[in-house]
Amino acid sequence: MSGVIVTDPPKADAEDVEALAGYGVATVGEAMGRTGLLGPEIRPVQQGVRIAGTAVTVLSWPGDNLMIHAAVEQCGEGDVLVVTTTSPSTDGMFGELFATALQRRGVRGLIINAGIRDTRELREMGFAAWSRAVSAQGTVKATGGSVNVPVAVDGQVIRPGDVIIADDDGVVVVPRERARQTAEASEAREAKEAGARAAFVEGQLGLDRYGLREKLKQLGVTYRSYDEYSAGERP
Ligand SMILES: O=C([O-])CC(=O)C(=O)O
Ligand SMILES: [Mg+2]
Repeated sequence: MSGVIVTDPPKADAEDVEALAGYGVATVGEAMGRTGLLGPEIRPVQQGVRIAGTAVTVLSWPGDNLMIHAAVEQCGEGDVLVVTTTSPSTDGMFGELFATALQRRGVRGLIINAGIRDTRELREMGFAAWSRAVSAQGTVKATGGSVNVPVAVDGQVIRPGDVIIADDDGVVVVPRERARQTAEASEAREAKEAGARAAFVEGQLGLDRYGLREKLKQLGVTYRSYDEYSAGERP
């Protein structure tokens, strides 16, 4: 397989990335109209960590990590490495040696749509990673591929320079042109949730806060006492 290594792609503004870093994946996904989320099979190796950074993308042959080596050179401060394969793979393409090289370059973490290994070491060294699988199965360095081209993971297109946010809930991608507006929408979403939280602490119900009693009525959902229901008075 031939390929291309694209150097110096445009990236989201660092200021916008920092603004997005203040919000969790669920908030950002909601702020984007429930788009941009990678699937739930991509899980964090660690717990309690959130990262935000700009994507450096890798399209690799399955079972082959040659292009990850090529990508390390393209990575710098504030980046997140995003790796996917041309067909599904769970092989352990990435481990603590790669993480050591990336940490040295200021990379914030890894998203890999394949397998990862050395997970204990990754946690110990504080390198944040999300993967589809954990597997000790090693890989070769034999086949071409591409770095910094658009890739698709779980139906989401990720372009180099897009913003990746990842936490315990999963991973979301924000197109670089939408970074600022998404940060603003995330702030509005958090303010709305803060209002709801304060009301719930006071005992208000979602049914009343969101006008859902009317909704239930419209849907034909009725109330019955236990006795009525047991006696067979079913709607
Ligand atoms: O070397 C590899 O092929 C992957 C790995 O385990 C590491 O990066 O430590
Ligand atoms: Mg290793």
